Amino acid sequence: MIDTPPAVELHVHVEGTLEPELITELAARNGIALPYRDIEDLRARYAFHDLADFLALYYANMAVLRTADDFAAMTRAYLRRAAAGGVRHVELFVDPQAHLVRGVPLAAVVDGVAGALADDAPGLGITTGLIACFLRDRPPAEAVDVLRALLAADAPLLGIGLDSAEVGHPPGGFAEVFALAAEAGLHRVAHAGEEGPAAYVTEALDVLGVERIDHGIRSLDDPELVDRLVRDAVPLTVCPLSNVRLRCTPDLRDHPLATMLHRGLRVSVHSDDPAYFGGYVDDNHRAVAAALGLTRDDQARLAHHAVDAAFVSAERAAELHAEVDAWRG
Ligand SMILES: Nc1ncnc2[nH]cnc12
Ligand SMILES: [Zn+2]
Repeated sequence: MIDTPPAVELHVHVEGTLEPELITELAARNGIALPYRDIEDLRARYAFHDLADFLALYYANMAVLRTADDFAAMTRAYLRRAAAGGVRHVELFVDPQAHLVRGVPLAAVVDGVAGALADDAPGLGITTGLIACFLRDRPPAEAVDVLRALLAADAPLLGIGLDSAEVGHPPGGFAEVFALAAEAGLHRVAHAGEEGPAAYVTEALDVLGVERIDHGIRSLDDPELVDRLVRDAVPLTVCPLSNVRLRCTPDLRDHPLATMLHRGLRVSVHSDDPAYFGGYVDDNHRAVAAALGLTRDDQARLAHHAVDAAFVSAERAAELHAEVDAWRG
């Protein structure tokens, strides 16, 4: 049995799973000249000052993704690595606008990612869902247009999310696209309180009606918000290695996860952009358990929280809870 609990991965950006080796391979396949000497030179750039610094490289590296096959290759590679790390269910984020603005057709993105999920995940014993995230540093009207296009194309979506540069882009501006998603019966999540203030978490709940908050670590700055999140059992998908790499937290030993858990918040552990931040969900579990001295019971609680936060049937949730209990022993 592996040393981390069976995982429900609710916060992973598929483009953030693009490993340097695959970037190089896809660049060669598509005849794209990369501005790096080699993989080591690329890796040397993975020292980030903040979210904006990371996002610049994250978006630049997407240049190698051109065809549905490229998106499928990235997704398949992720699924294989996820399975090896004990992932049993994943709700995968994708950023359609990041590709549309480069002239890549929506169908290439959706067919590639969703096709690989449908073809490969069952054989690996992983259940999946796809969440299209909108970029909060682009116009809200564009998000509405893209969601309409996704709905018109019958894209197999579980839900929508909101990501990209947070500070200066409060969630409230995206009320229309979230209302449209609700009408279409889609689940709704949003990044909030990663670099931005606790007030953005409150706004995402009140104005967008989100069912989960991605990150949410800055919630601790507002005790009334914490009381509300505890009372309403609002899930917070926390990504510890990401927070350290993006300098939202100075050191893993200072990470607020343990405080959040012991305060009664429904926190769970995830990877965000594992190819960039030094690890997948199992690596995140292992690292926080060591740095924060978490017990096996604490780790099982985190894993149960992830199951509770997943958009799955009661039957699937029961199976996933049972797997966590079996791991805890
Ligand atoms: N950590 C992060 N925060 C906001 N947007 C993102 N897109 C990919 N990773 C992200
Ligand atoms: Zn994220």
